[in-house]
Amino acid sequence: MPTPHINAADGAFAPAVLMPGDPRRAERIANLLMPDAEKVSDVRGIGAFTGEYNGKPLSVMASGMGQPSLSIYATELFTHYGVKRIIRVGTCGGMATSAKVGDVVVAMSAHTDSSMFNLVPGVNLAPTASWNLLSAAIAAADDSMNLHVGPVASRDRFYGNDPDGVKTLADLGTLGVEMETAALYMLAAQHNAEALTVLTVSDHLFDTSGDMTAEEREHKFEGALKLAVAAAHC
Ligand SMILES: O=P(O)(O)O[C@H]1O[C@H](CO)[C@@H](O)[C@H]1O
Ligand SMILES: O=c1cc[nH]c(=O)[nH]1
Repeated sequence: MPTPHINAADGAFAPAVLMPGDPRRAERIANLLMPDAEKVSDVRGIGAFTGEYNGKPLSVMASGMGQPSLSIYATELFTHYGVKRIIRVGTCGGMATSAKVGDVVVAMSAHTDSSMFNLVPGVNLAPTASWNLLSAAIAAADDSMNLHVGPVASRDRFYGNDPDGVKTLADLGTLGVEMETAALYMLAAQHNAEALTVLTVSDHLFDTSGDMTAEEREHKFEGALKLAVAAAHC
Protein backbone atom coordinates (compact mmCIF):
# COMPACT_ATOMS: atom_id res chain seq x y z
CA MET A 1 0.00 0.00 0.00
CA PRO A 2 1.39 3.45 -0.82
CA THR A 3 2.56 5.73 1.99
CA PRO A 4 2.06 9.51 2.12
CA HIS A 5 5.42 10.00 0.38
CA ILE A 6 6.02 6.84 -1.70
CA ASN A 7 3.49 5.61 -4.25
CA ALA A 8 5.12 2.27 -5.03
CA ALA A 9 3.36 -1.10 -4.94
CA ASP A 10 4.12 -3.56 -2.15
CA GLY A 11 7.33 -5.42 -2.89
CA ALA A 12 8.53 -2.70 -5.28
CA PHE A 13 11.78 -2.07 -3.39
CA ALA A 14 14.83 -4.29 -3.16
CA PRO A 15 16.11 -5.11 0.35
CA ALA A 16 19.01 -2.70 -0.30
CA VAL A 17 18.49 0.95 -1.28
CA LEU A 18 21.15 3.43 -2.41
CA MET A 19 20.10 6.87 -1.17
CA PRO A 20 21.74 10.09 -2.39
CA GLY A 21 20.28 13.40 -1.25
CA ASP A 22 19.82 14.73 -4.79
CA PRO A 23 16.98 13.23 -6.91
CA ARG A 24 18.96 13.90 -10.11
CA ARG A 25 21.95 12.01 -8.70
CA ALA A 26 19.57 9.16 -7.82
CA GLU A 27 18.30 8.93 -11.41
CA ARG A 28 21.85 9.13 -12.74
CA ILE A 29 22.99 6.30 -10.44
CA ALA A 30 20.00 4.14 -11.41
CA ASN A 31 20.65 4.68 -15.14
CA LEU A 32 24.34 3.94 -14.72
CA LEU A 33 23.96 0.74 -12.73
CA MET A 34 20.65 -0.57 -14.04
CA PRO A 35 19.60 0.77 -17.48
CA ASP A 36 16.47 -1.44 -17.32
CA ALA A 37 15.40 -0.26 -13.86
CA GLU A 38 11.74 0.52 -13.31
CA LYS A 39 10.63 3.82 -11.78
CA VAL A 40 8.53 2.64 -8.84
CA SER A 41 7.67 5.94 -7.15
CA ASP A 42 7.70 9.63 -8.05
CA VAL A 43 5.87 11.50 -5.27
CA ARG A 44 7.12 15.11 -4.97
CA GLY A 45 9.65 14.54 -7.75
CA ILE A 46 11.59 12.05 -5.62
CA GLY A 47 12.05 9.25 -8.13
CA ALA A 48 12.67 5.71 -6.87
CA PHE A 49 14.09 3.04 -9.16
CA THR A 50 14.35 -0.74 -8.80
CA GLY A 51 16.25 -3.17 -10.99
CA GLU A 52 19.04 -5.72 -10.86
CA TYR A 53 22.74 -5.02 -10.57
CA ASN A 54 25.13 -7.94 -11.06
CA GLY A 55 22.16 -10.31 -10.82
CA LYS A 56 20.94 -8.97 -7.46
CA PRO A 57 17.98 -6.67 -6.77
CA LEU A 58 18.80 -3.06 -5.96
CA SER A 59 16.82 0.15 -5.50
CA VAL A 60 17.87 3.79 -5.68
CA MET A 61 15.90 6.63 -4.12
CA ALA A 62 16.81 10.17 -3.05
CA SER A 63 16.37 11.41 0.52
CA GLY A 64 16.08 15.13 -0.17
CA MET A 65 18.15 17.42 2.05
CA GLY A 66 18.37 17.28 5.83
CA GLN A 67 17.49 14.85 8.60
CA PRO A 68 13.69 15.47 8.61
CA SER A 69 13.44 14.69 4.90
CA LEU A 70 15.65 11.60 5.04
CA SER A 71 13.76 10.39 8.12
CA ILE A 72 10.44 10.37 6.27
CA TYR A 73 11.73 8.25 3.40
CA ALA A 74 13.92 5.93 5.47
CA THR A 75 11.11 5.27 7.97
CA GLU A 76 8.60 4.47 5.22
CA LEU A 77 11.11 2.19 3.46
CA PHE A 78 11.94 0.30 6.65
CA THR A 79 8.38 0.01 7.96
CA HIS A 80 6.21 -0.31 4.80
CA TYR A 81 8.48 -1.70 2.11
CA GLY A 82 10.60 -4.27 3.95
CA VAL A 83 13.89 -2.50 3.20
CA LYS A 84 16.74 -3.96 5.26
CA ARG A 85 19.66 -1.69 4.44
CA ILE A 86 20.11 1.87 3.22
CA ILE A 87 23.40 3.20 1.93
CA ARG A 88 23.61 6.96 1.58
CA VAL A 89 25.69 8.10 -1.42
CA GLY A 90 26.16 11.75 -0.54
CA THR A 91 28.43 14.74 -0.61
CA CYS A 92 30.12 16.52 2.29
CA GLY A 93 32.18 19.58 3.03
CA GLY A 94 35.70 18.57 4.05
CA MET A 95 36.70 19.51 7.62
CA ALA A 96 39.94 17.58 8.08
CA THR A 97 42.83 19.13 6.14
CA SER A 98 43.56 15.67 4.73
CA ALA A 99 40.04 15.38 3.24
CA LYS A 100 40.46 16.98 -0.20
CA VAL A 101 37.77 17.70 -2.78
CA GLY A 102 37.10 14.47 -4.69
CA ASP A 103 38.18 12.21 -1.81
CA VAL A 104 35.85 9.54 -0.43
CA VAL A 105 34.69 9.55 3.21
CA VAL A 106 33.08 6.53 4.85
CA ALA A 107 31.17 7.69 7.93
CA MET A 108 31.89 5.41 10.88
CA SER A 109 29.79 7.62 13.15
CA ALA A 110 27.97 10.95 12.99
CA HIS A 111 27.97 13.79 15.51
CA THR A 112 24.81 15.85 15.30
CA ASP A 113 23.29 19.10 16.54
CA SER A 114 19.82 17.79 15.69
CA SER A 115 17.31 17.20 18.47
CA MET A 116 15.43 14.61 16.41
CA PHE A 117 16.87 11.63 18.29
CA ASN A 118 16.92 12.73 21.93
CA LEU A 119 15.45 9.35 22.81
CA VAL A 120 16.94 8.77 26.27
CA PRO A 121 16.82 11.69 28.71
CA GLY A 122 20.35 12.73 29.71
CA VAL A 123 22.06 10.49 27.15
CA ASN A 124 23.78 11.73 23.98
CA LEU A 125 23.47 8.76 21.65
CA ALA A 126 26.25 7.73 19.25
CA PRO A 127 24.81 7.16 15.77
CA THR A 128 27.07 4.48 14.25
CA ALA A 129 27.39 2.70 10.91
CA SER A 130 26.63 -1.01 10.56
CA TRP A 131 29.93 -2.86 10.81
CA ASN A 132 28.90 -5.39 8.17
CA LEU A 133 28.38 -2.65 5.58
CA LEU A 134 31.32 -0.55 6.72
CA SER A 135 33.79 -3.42 6.41
CA ALA A 136 32.43 -4.45 2.98
CA ALA A 137 32.75 -0.89 1.71
CA ILE A 138 36.33 -0.53 2.93
CA ALA A 139 37.29 -3.90 1.43
CA ALA A 140 36.09 -2.60 -1.98
CA ALA A 141 38.36 0.45 -1.92
CA ASP A 142 41.25 0.59 -4.38
CA ASP A 143 44.31 2.73 -5.02
CA SER A 144 42.40 5.05 -7.38
CA MET A 145 40.63 6.72 -4.47
CA ASN A 146 41.77 8.69 -1.43
CA LEU A 147 39.71 7.08 1.31
CA HIS A 148 39.03 8.43 4.82
CA VAL A 149 37.12 6.48 7.47
CA GLY A 150 35.89 8.15 10.65
CA PRO A 151 33.32 10.52 12.15
CA VAL A 152 31.33 13.09 10.21
CA ALA A 153 29.01 15.82 11.48
CA SER A 154 25.34 15.82 10.45
CA ARG A 155 24.16 19.36 11.00
CA ASP A 156 20.72 20.86 10.57
CA ARG A 157 22.09 24.10 9.16
CA PHE A 158 23.86 24.34 5.81
CA TYR A 159 24.41 28.08 6.40
CA GLY A 160 25.17 29.94 9.61
CA ASN A 161 27.07 27.42 11.71
CA ASP A 162 29.18 28.99 14.44
CA PRO A 163 32.85 29.09 13.22
CA ASP A 164 34.25 28.10 16.64
CA GLY A 165 32.03 25.02 16.68
CA VAL A 166 33.17 24.09 13.19
CA LYS A 167 36.81 24.41 14.27
CA THR A 168 36.24 22.32 17.40
CA LEU A 169 34.60 19.56 15.36
CA ALA A 170 37.57 19.60 12.98
CA ASP A 171 40.03 19.52 15.92
CA LEU A 172 38.17 16.45 17.22
CA GLY A 173 38.96 14.58 14.01
CA THR A 174 35.65 15.07 12.23
CA LEU A 175 36.26 14.37 8.56
CA GLY A 176 33.41 16.27 6.96
CA VAL A 177 30.06 17.93 7.39
CA GLU A 178 26.77 16.90 5.77
CA MET A 179 23.11 16.81 6.80
CA GLU A 180 21.61 13.29 7.03
CA THR A 181 23.82 10.51 8.38
CA ALA A 182 23.05 10.71 12.11
CA ALA A 183 19.33 10.33 11.40
CA LEU A 184 19.94 7.44 9.01
CA TYR A 185 22.06 5.55 11.55
CA MET A 186 19.56 6.14 14.36
CA LEU A 187 16.61 5.01 12.22
CA ALA A 188 18.45 1.85 11.17
CA ALA A 189 19.08 1.10 14.86
CA GLN A 190 15.42 1.71 15.70
CA HIS A 191 14.17 -0.55 12.91
CA ASN A 192 16.68 -3.38 13.30
CA ALA A 193 18.11 -2.55 9.89
CA GLU A 194 21.56 -1.68 8.52
CA ALA A 195 22.94 1.64 7.27
CA LEU A 196 26.07 3.21 5.91
CA THR A 197 27.04 6.59 4.47
CA VAL A 198 29.67 6.99 1.76
CA LEU A 199 30.44 10.59 0.79
CA THR A 200 32.34 12.45 -1.90
CA VAL A 201 34.07 15.57 -0.59
CA SER A 202 32.49 18.30 -2.73
CA ASP A 203 34.02 21.38 -1.08
CA HIS A 204 36.25 22.29 1.83
CA LEU A 205 35.26 24.44 4.79
CA PHE A 206 38.77 25.89 5.24
CA ASP A 207 39.90 26.07 1.58
CA THR A 208 37.23 26.89 -0.97
CA SER A 209 39.61 27.09 -3.94
CA GLY A 210 38.71 23.68 -5.40
CA ASP A 211 35.00 23.48 -4.55
CA MET A 212 32.81 21.52 -6.97
CA THR A 213 30.04 23.20 -8.90
CA ALA A 214 26.43 22.06 -8.46
CA GLU A 215 26.73 20.11 -11.71
CA GLU A 216 29.91 18.39 -10.56
CA ARG A 217 28.17 17.40 -7.31
CA GLU A 218 25.50 15.69 -9.41
CA HIS A 219 28.04 13.77 -11.55
CA LYS A 220 31.16 13.01 -9.53
CA PHE A 221 30.49 10.03 -7.31
CA GLU A 222 32.33 7.13 -8.95
CA GLY A 223 34.49 6.12 -5.98
CA ALA A 224 31.73 6.52 -3.44
CA LEU A 225 29.32 4.55 -5.61
CA LYS A 226 31.75 1.64 -5.94
CA LEU A 227 31.96 1.32 -2.14
CA ALA A 228 28.22 1.83 -1.70
CA VAL A 229 27.33 -0.95 -4.13
CA ALA A 230 29.77 -3.30 -2.39
CA ALA A 231 28.02 -2.55 0.91
CA ALA A 232 24.55 -2.91 -0.61
CA HIS A 233 25.27 -6.43 -1.84
CA CYS A 234 27.61 -7.77 0.85
O1 LIG B 1 24.70 15.87 -1.83
P1 LIG B 1 23.77 15.35 -0.77
O2 LIG B 1 23.70 13.87 -0.75
O3 LIG B 1 22.39 15.99 -0.85
O4 LIG B 1 24.41 15.78 0.66
C1 LIG B 1 24.75 17.08 1.08
O5 LIG B 1 24.34 18.11 0.20
C2 LIG B 1 23.17 18.79 0.73
C3 LIG B 1 23.53 20.24 0.98
O6 LIG B 1 23.98 20.86 -0.15
C4 LIG B 1 22.79 18.06 1.99
O7 LIG B 1 21.82 17.10 1.69
C5 LIG B 1 24.11 17.46 2.40
O8 LIG B 1 24.04 16.37 3.26
O1 LIG C 1 26.15 19.74 4.09
C1 LIG C 1 27.08 19.99 3.33
C2 LIG C 1 27.32 19.22 2.16
C3 LIG C 1 28.36 19.53 1.35
N1 LIG C 1 29.16 20.57 1.67
C4 LIG C 1 28.96 21.30 2.78
O2 LIG C 1 29.71 22.23 3.04
N2 LIG C 1 27.93 20.98 3.58
